[in-house]
Amino acid sequence: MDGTVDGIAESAVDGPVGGAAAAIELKGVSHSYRGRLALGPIDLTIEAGEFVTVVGPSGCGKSTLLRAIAGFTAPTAGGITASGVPVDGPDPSRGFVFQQSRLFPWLTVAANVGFGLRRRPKAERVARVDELLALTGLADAARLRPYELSGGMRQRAAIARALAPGPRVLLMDEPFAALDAFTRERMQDEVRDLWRRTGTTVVFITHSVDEAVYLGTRILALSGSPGRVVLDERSELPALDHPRTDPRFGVSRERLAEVVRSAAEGAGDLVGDPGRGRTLAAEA
Ligand SMILES: Nc1ncnc2c1ncn2[C@@H]1O[C@H](COP(=O)(O)OP(=O)(O)OP(=O)(O)O)[C@@H](O)[C@H]1O
Repeated sequence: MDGTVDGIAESAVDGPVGGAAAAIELKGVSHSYRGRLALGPIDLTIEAGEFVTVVGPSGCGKSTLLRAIAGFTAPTAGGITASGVPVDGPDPSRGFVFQQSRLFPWLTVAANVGFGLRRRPKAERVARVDELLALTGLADAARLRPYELSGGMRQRAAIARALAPGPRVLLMDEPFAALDAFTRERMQDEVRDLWRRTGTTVVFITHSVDEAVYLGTRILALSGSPGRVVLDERSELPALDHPRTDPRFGVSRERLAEVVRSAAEGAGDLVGDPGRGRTLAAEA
């Protein structure tokens, strides 16, 4: 394991205050746009190192949830803490990856990846960028501009850029939705591998039940608008070498698909004790 990976793992695991504080904690969080409730209330505790996937019907508030955790938007009610510290605006300890890579078109891949490090000493920045490019398989693309990259390479560069400052939490908003099926599967493998190597806490929004089951050590399903947690389940599948061929994969996928279907039809009543990662009675 090289220094970069160790570097991320250290920053991902060592909180600055209160070592036992949850990576992310939401208490009574809800959000309204122009007086209309779009999300919540949500109570949720995410522990360091979890890979949380979030699915739910279109418009239920998934992006609103992620943007609130990032600090891009302040929830209209409730509070969010990250490693015990109140979230009050964006912070490099929380990296964000969008559906579109949003790379700066005039910068090279290396400059994009190093953008968040521009105040660090040059030697440190260059070393860090080199390591991130190697980690994401982009070493040969360092001098290219975004328009010269494939869609998968662009998302890899966006992930490298988000990881560069050593975030404790990586927030991913449907990062692979615009990719073709083959590239998407490869990217899922790559992000799963990255997560296993770095230990970074990940919150990953997706429309794909398959993707949620493949990647999530913890799977959340939200109800239709306003989105509330209707399923909160831990999974051991991502720790397996070949989750897709494990019989439990198909079972989990079918069950989650059913929960999401019911949620979309408005039957997503709260069951059990969402927010703490228990296996809920959705299938009971
Ligand atoms: N800036 C905004 N101003 C007003 N309404 C908004 C704004 N952003 C989102 N909304 C509304 O809030 C609701 C939730 O939106 P959000 O994008 O969080 O849902 P989502 O689950 O991520 O949707 P999708 O799955 O389609 O991407 C939707 O009804 C949307 O129209």
